[in-house]
Amino acid sequence: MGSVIDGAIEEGSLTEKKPTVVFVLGGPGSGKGTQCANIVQHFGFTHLSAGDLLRAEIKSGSENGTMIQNMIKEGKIVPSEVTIKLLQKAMQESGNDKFLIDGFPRNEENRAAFEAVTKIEPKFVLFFDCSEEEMERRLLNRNQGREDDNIETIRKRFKVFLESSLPVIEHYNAKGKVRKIDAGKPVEEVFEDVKIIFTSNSEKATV
Ligand SMILES: Nc1ncnc2c1ncn2[C@@H]1O[C@H](COP(=O)(O)OP(=O)(O)OP(=O)(O)O)[C@@H](O)[C@H]1O
Ligand SMILES: Nc1ccn([C@@H]2O[C@H](COP(=O)(O)O)[C@@H](O)[C@H]2O)c(=O)n1
Ligand SMILES: [Mg+2]
Repeated sequence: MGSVIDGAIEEGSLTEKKPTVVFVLGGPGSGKGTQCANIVQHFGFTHLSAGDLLRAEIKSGSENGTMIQNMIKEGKIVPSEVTIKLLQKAMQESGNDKFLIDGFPRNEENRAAFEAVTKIEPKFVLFFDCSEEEMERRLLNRNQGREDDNIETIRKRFKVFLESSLPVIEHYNAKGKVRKIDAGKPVEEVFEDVKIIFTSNSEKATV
């Protein structure tokens, strides 16, 4: 698997299967992380949250730490090069070949760079659709000590989602890859809908 994730095909590995990737997208607080935890338990995927990887990078004392911290505080999107390197490393270290990539790609730059570097196309894109009002309520009640769970940053994150992330969802929708979920319902009900998609993902859903 290593050779494919690196974006290079080593001699003798031409028949090697590319990893299965599902992108998990949706606005801040739509429940991506919550549902990914359920999917991992039922369907054997490895969950990679781009946001979690970036937060771990800050904690590790990396030279990019201050830049990442400032971007997260402002709700801005970290340059793709940084995030993709973290994702590639986590994929290689996981030993799995099925990944839920949560919160990525967040903009067109993320999307194009990931495709160019890894040559991986997502199997499908899970899109958690939720109202801003509900997402705001959830984020303000999350209580996980996240620096970006304050009303000023939340508003910035909503704007970035509308302006930069929704076009990525539209890109995949045009390719018939988006599986849209009503994420405004209680956690268990959302997961019932998620299960249907993972059990039979041949259904085509549109935004
Ligand atoms: N369906 C739901 N109904 C009510 N609360 C929910 C639901 N799903 C998640 N939550 C709660 O909302 C908060 C945000 O959920 P979660 O962290 O999964 O969202 P997220 O999409 O990963 O957000 P972010 O993009 O900020 O990482 C958490 O406190 C979680 O427990
Ligand atoms: N592809 C990404 C994903 C996230 N970020 C930054 O992290 C913040 C938190 O992300 P969550 O998915 O945990 O909500 C996000 O607001 C961005 O600042 C990023 O830059 N690129
Ligand atoms: Mg999350």
